Amino acid sequence: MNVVECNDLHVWFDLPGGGQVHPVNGVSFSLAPSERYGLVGESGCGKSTTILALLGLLPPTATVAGSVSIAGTEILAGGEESMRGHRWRDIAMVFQGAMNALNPVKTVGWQIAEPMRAHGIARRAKARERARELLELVGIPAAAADRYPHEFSGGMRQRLSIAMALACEPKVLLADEPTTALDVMVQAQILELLTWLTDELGMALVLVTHDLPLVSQFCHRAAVMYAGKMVEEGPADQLSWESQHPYTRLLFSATPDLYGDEPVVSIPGAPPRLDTEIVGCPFRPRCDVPMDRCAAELPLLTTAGPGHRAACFRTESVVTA
Ligand SMILES: Nc1ncnc2c1ncn2[C@@H]1O[C@H](COP(=O)(O)OP(=O)(O)OP(=O)(O)O)[C@@H](O)[C@H]1O
Repeated sequence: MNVVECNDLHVWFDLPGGGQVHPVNGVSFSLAPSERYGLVGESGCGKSTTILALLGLLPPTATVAGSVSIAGTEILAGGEESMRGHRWRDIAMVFQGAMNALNPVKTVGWQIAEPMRAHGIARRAKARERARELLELVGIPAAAADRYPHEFSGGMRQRLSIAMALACEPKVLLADEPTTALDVMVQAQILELLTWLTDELGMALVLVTHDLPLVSQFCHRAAVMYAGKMVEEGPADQLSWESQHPYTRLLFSATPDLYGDEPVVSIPGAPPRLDTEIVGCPFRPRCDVPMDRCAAELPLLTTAGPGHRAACFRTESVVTA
């Protein structure tokens, strides 16, 4: 059974001056146990809003619609009270700036133990003991449980926030740019840790990142978002070599490679505003191969190969030809 089923997720924010902004428009995906799933796309395309919606952590100006089930249990329908029972227990998150997720005036051991106490999983002594085990699990000596966040380096703090997220043994871990602020060696260590956790503990992982090469190497599957929609989804390594959507192809062309074999090409123009209705394909104004029908019709995600979907009329015509 899939551990996550997200169907037709929508998020919109009411704006203070009236009007709304719609950063997530009908996102659907599923995750198998142990699966590492990448979510990529330009700034502002709705990646973070999508995963914050899964965790019920959006501000009160947000409205969330759609369905999200974790191991067969719907988590959105019951509102905040029911979400509180699932957050950290079934679905947890590692944030980009680990320091923001840690309380500077509490010891790290206390902070790792807190979700276990809050969810009634373990009482004080047992929770403290488990916190020490979790520290060891993420590569930090158990004795560090009595220290405060400022006593740790950036990479260590990111490990601490992973230990916190693991406290209740969630089925799904969401990670928003978990390695962006870290040097390459520490980044590699954190990725190794996340690989081990997914492979060995069976947790599914959603990784939000701008780092496309990382997604190709680290994730099993990935989705590309544009203007609040998924425009392509498939095996992560195929997205770079066999892109089916012009946006995916251009996004990879805009990514420098280590050997400098290919020139870096930026995508002209900017993503559309999300506070006005978009008619037709949202990528059409920037597309290098637009078709007439793209101006009026919205291409839907359709099969572009085994386990591969793309929302482009060109793909549709090749597949159905
Ligand atoms: N609280 C909010 N109120 C109004 N609009 C918001 C709010 N939070 C996010 N948005 C809007 O939602 C859109 C998507 O933002 P989001 O942070 O999800 O994008 P992203 O793809 O994660 O970008 P980045 O890669 O820069 O983190 C943006 O246009 C942003 O302005």
